[in-house]
Amino acid sequence: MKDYLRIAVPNKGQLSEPASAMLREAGYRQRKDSRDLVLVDPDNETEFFFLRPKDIAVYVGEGILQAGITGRDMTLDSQAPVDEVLPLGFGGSTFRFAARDGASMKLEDLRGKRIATSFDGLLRSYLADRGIDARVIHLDGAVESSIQLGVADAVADVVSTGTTLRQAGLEIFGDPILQSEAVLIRQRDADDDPKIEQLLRRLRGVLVARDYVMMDYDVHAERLDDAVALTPGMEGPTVSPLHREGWVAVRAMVPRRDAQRIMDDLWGIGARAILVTDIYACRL
Ligand SMILES: Nc1ncnc2c1ncn2[C@@H]1O[C@H](COP(=O)(O)OP(=O)(O)OP(=O)(O)O)[C@@H](O)[C@H]1O
Ligand SMILES: O=P(O)(O)OC[C@H]1O[C@H](OP(=O)(O)OP(=O)(O)O)[C@H](O)[C@@H]1O
Ligand SMILES: [Mg+2]
Repeated sequence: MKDYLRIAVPNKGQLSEPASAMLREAGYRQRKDSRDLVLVDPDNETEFFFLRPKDIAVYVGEGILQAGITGRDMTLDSQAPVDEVLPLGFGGSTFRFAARDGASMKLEDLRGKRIATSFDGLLRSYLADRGIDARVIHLDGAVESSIQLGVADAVADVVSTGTTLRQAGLEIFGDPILQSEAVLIRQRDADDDPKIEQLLRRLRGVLVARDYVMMDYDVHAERLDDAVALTPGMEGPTVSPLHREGWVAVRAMVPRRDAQRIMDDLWGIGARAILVTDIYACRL
């Protein structure tokens, strides 16, 4: 496909569904069959390649594909020459040390010990930065079993709810090694590309549509300054005259998570007919 934009998307795992959902929301076609390896979206002149999340930074770093969605942890682990261009707000996790419950380990105690992980690159660079010499044991998955089985003294693993570690009788120690989430990556120092800029505008639009709602209300003109302080909007709210003398209608975007509190506060200053609606899509 000549001049088509080529994008990598996780083919399975925690990021696969939410990544495709976000692209769909941004107006791109996505696969219907989870076994499909490639999907062509001719309307948007874009091809999507469904790849293992851990491999995505490699393809993008080599310049084979122009952008990809994967985890920040996987991107850093690969040490591929890529830049994170947009955090995507899903697939959040932390990367942490854990040891046998009750061991009360500290970072310094790792000197000379065996640490099992699937993220060797990430772990090695963290230890090197802190001058800690330890043996890194590479495992492909189910890292939490390694201590019980006697292969390692500690683990460095992805933690979301912490249930996996707890059920394996392990306890987290030390500061988080990394806060991760799904990110859009590009090859480091890649040239500007209008198609990528369009993809970024669309994805930013999805993030805003998810995080913000539109709020409309009527308020007495005398209280307008107080109302605007509560709903400053992006570049100032839209204020229109109302037929009812002395009143104005106000429209502004507000963070979704604050919507109920703002409605209470607006009510408190006498605003009425307060309506909240979803934003379907946007370009700011
Ligand atoms: N609860 C979670 N468990 C695991 N990874 C999570 C979780 N939440 C977010 N993530 C993130 O999802 C990304 C992909 O991890 P995932 O475990 O899906 O890949 P994988 O291990 O290669 O695939 P699989 O487990 O299917 O073999 C990582 O960046 C990780 O940080
Ligand atoms: O803190 P929690 O909510 O329990 O989630 C974290 C666990 O989920 C992931 O495992 P996954 O199911 O991807 O299996 P894997 O170890 O084979 O990758 C990750 O590797 C942790 O083990
Ligand atoms: Mg996994």
